[in-house]
Amino acid sequence: MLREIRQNEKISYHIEGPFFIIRLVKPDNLNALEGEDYIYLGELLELADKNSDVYFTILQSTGRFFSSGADFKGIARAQMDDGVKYASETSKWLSNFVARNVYVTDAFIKHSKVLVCCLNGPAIGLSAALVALCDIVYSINDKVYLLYPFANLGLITEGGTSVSLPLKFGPNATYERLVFNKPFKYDIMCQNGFISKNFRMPSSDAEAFNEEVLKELREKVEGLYLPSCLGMKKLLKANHIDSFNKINSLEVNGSLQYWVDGEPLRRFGQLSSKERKHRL
Ligand SMILES: CC/C=C/CC(=O)SCCNC(=O)CCNC(=O)[C@H](O)C(C)(C)COP(=O)(O)OP(=O)(O)OC[C@H]1O[C@@H](n2cnc3c(N)ncnc32)[C@H](O)[C@@H]1OP(=O)(O)O
Repeated sequence: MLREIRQNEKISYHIEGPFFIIRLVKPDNLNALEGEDYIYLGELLELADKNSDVYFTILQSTGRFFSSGADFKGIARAQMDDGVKYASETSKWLSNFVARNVYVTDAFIKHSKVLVCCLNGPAIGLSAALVALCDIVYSINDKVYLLYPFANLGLITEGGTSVSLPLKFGPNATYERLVFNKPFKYDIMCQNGFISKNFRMPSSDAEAFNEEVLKELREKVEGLYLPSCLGMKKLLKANHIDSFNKINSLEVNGSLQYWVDGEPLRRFGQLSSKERKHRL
């Protein structure tokens, strides 16, 4: 018996045949997500995992961005939250960063269903890290990019990116982009087979793009023995699962000191007041 799950105003989900469809529905802030939203994403993945009728978990979004990553307003709120008394800065960031981050990353790493991402636009930060943990990625057009602005925000790699990015794009291409805070643009995503298909649709047509991907997927799965798909995912994942599990712990514990020292908070504040921008 599947348990009930709470609703979230930024993320919706529904089940259609073998597809568990998760959609980010807050386009006005470019689908930025707060800590609780990332936890909700993890909970939805668990729900999909437990449903034996589901074989594919599909991530969709709305508007011009897939997701602009961690919500800087939410991060500022976590800092100012006088209602909660933490014993120390370490205790505060264990709660506000480490626990949430490790949980959602783990939910993606261990997910047993085939993870499909419909990239309707750019993805940034932790959200982009989750995109890199997907098994299949389709793009709306060639304007999509992934940005991991850790060096600009006083952070280090997270969401498994220390493993996923070198694995999918090669170590040197990853160093160049992470160290100098440059995006992974469409060309490198294509060269490395990261994007399976470019649907060549206008950026304003996210809804039509999502529907078109679903239409193709319905056709593609016709006649397949779907347990074979999951059996193969399990084997393909077996190659890297130990590295992902290890890095998830190393990344969050490494990042903790940066949060405690305060540089990310200062830089997120500058982002929020538009004193700081990412170079794209
Ligand atoms: C848990 C800790 C983990 C951290 C890991 C991360 O996820 S790090 C990544 C954090 N995200 C970012 O650094 C992206 C910040 N956003 C931007 O740099 C820019 O908005 C953009 C994505 C480059 C897009 O720029 P553009 O000029 O096209 O749009 P606007 O800047 O005008 O944005 C439109 C509105 O959306 C709001 N918004 C965008 N991103 C965020 C965000 N991350 N958090 C909160 N709000 C965001 C922006 O403020 C605009 O809203 P207005 O009300 O219209 O001002």
